[in-house]
Amino acid sequence: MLTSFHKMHGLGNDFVILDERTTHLALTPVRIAALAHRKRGIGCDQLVTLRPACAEGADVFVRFFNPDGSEAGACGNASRCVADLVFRQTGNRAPVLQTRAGVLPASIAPDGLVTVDMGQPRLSWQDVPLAQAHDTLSLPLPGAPAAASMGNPHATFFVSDFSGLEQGYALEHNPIFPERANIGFAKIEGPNRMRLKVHERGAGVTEACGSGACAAVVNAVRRGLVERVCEVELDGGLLRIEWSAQTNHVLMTGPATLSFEGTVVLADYPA
Ligand SMILES: N[C@H](CCC[C@H](N)C(=O)O)C(=O)O
Repeated sequence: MLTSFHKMHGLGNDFVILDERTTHLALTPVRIAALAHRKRGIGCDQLVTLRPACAEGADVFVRFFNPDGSEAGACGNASRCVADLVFRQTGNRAPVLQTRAGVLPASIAPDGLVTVDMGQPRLSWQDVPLAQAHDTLSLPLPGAPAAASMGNPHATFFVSDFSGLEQGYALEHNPIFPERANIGFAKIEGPNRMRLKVHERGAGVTEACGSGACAAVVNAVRRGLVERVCEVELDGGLLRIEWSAQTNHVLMTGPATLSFEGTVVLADYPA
């Protein structure tokens, strides 16, 4: 039996999107990892599933899975892609996504750029979560990170170069993060600009990380390093992040791209 999928990306952070709104798909962590495999599967940074929404006012319930099969509560780039997909399918320029991180209103501008309201950052160490109430790590690192969650855990290191990126895997698995963490390395380039690279939990270094960009701006504002509107330059391109002083919500704006549509026989993949 053929199952269709959409292959999309946000600044090179790429996704396989499977639609379960009409047909339940037999997805297990093993099968998700097999589908996400770059050589033996379709290949993606995250696999995304769509189900009927149950939250008031939401158009679709979206879940995000890393290539190791683990589930992520938030995924900014994939959220933009799903919003764009809903717009392509319905003509609705203001789709609302239900996710484990909350209900996220989105909007597609005439120029195609997608804005997602990623909600309020969670800033207590318990929200990340951290095993200890402070940010220090047991590894020799470029200073103590700042921790924030957008519905998924992020630790942001503020650096002058990206040599620390090679420690991303060890940091992701550092015991201070009992649920692991996405590890961001941010180089401040001005009051409204930063350069960011992210080692993503369960995925490794990606070309872009939307929730990581949100967390990095929130963490940088908290440390007085940037203003509340900040351009984040990732390997894959630019995101505009605004942490609203009025609403405390974080708005993320950037592109979403449909690469291709395809079909797959799920039963051909290990369950
Ligand atoms: N690429 C995603 C982040 C995936 C987060 C995932 N790696 C996790 O376990 O939290 C983004 O654009 O926000």
